[in-house]
Amino acid sequence: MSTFQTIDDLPASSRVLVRLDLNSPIEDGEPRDNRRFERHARTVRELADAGHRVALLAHQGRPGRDDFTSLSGHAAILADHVGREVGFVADTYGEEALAAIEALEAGDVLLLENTRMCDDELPEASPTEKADTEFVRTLAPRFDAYVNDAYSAAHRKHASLVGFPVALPAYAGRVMETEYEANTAIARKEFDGPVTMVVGGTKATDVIGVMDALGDRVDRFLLGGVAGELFLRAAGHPVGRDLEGMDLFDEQWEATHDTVEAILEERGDAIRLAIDLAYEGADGDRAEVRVADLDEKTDAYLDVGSDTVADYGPLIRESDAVFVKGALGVFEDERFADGTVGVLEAIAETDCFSVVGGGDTSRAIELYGLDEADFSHVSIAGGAYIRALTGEPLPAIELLRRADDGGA
Ligand SMILES: Nc1ncnc2c1ncn2[C@@H]1O[C@H](COP(=O)(O)OP(=O)(O)O)[C@@H](O)[C@H]1O
Ligand SMILES: O=C(OP(=O)(O)O)[C@H](O)COP(=O)(O)O
Repeated sequence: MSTFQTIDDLPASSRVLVRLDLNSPIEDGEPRDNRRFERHARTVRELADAGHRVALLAHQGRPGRDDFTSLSGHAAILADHVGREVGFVADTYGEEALAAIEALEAGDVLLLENTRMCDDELPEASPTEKADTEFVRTLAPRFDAYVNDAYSAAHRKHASLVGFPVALPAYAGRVMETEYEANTAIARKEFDGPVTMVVGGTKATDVIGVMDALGDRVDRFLLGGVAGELFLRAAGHPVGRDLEGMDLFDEQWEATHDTVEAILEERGDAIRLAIDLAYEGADGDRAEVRVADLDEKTDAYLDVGSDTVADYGPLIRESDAVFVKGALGVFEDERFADGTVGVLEAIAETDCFSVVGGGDTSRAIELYGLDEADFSHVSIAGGAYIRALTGEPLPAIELLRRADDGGA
């Protein structure tokens, strides 16, 4: 028997509230298409084809950041993938939203506004507290069932993820089922040879928070991105300067530096740091500097350097398994893609077991013409998949489990 009730178990003609994760890269204020849309489209299409009335919840970005936008642009991209009209209302649980929900006919699909625009969505709290918010108390009675398809956000205790499954009968969507099965199987897999994790990206706090717990599974970590610069800073190098308008370093440094220092002290031999870094030179071209030559914090670094790529390549090639969490640089800009693409190419050339995770990071595969088939699993989850690798439960998933499931 399946771990969850799935959308196959929904009563006919249900009014369903579905949580997706459409959190996407934003360029010039607009969302970019990515595999989150394509994968969630399957769940939405199946629900609409079955004649349910479908309202969708999703978030975009974090308040205060540039990527915190309305979901109006997301509806059109999703509609293309679903092959059906997807309505949008710029409201989540106010009168406009409730009227649009009320007007849904069988097979209709409606996307509600960014959940993080509601005060009740964040911050994290227990499922019962979140179920008791105005957001959940207002919307839940309008629906017969809640479907969670947002595996990649299941590590967050937000109202739309943990409140609704307390208030309504809860079901897993297709992405939730497949990601859960894949990542649970991966977490249990045993490897004979070295297991390597490539750690980068901007969400350093998420990954540093689980590195200790990953210690039994991962033999060595190859660092880059913002996470890598926090490690370099803890090792005494003057790095970690934000690009204008970004606030990636100071808060994350405050939150993680004790942990990073402890990891370097206790597991330093398992940590490989960049030996050179890339930045935008005065002429606008890519320039590189050796970390050992840095004596003051003058530049924002946007990629690991070419010697670092050359250093990481052989370590990947001799690995039995490689897990990628986060990009080694700002690969969306071709000048700073060498680290991320170099690592992905090294993985693709070997027959090691490999997982590439993260909504942003996994985009590098198609942007640089790599073949998804050369990786064992490409997850649309980043933080959630590495948390699953530690064997720790994901709060939103625990609430979907059947009562008679033995905790598989
Ligand atoms: N040094 C850096 N400075 C700023 N951004 C970076 C840096 N290195 C990597 N990135 C960005 O990290 C993003 C991916 O990180 P993150 O959001 O943590 O991962 P994901 O969404 O894939 O889980 C990429 O979009 C890339 O541009
Ligand atoms: O994109 C996400 O996570 P990821 O970057 O770890 O893949 C999820 O939508 C969670 O978003 P959050 O990290 O702002 O809570």
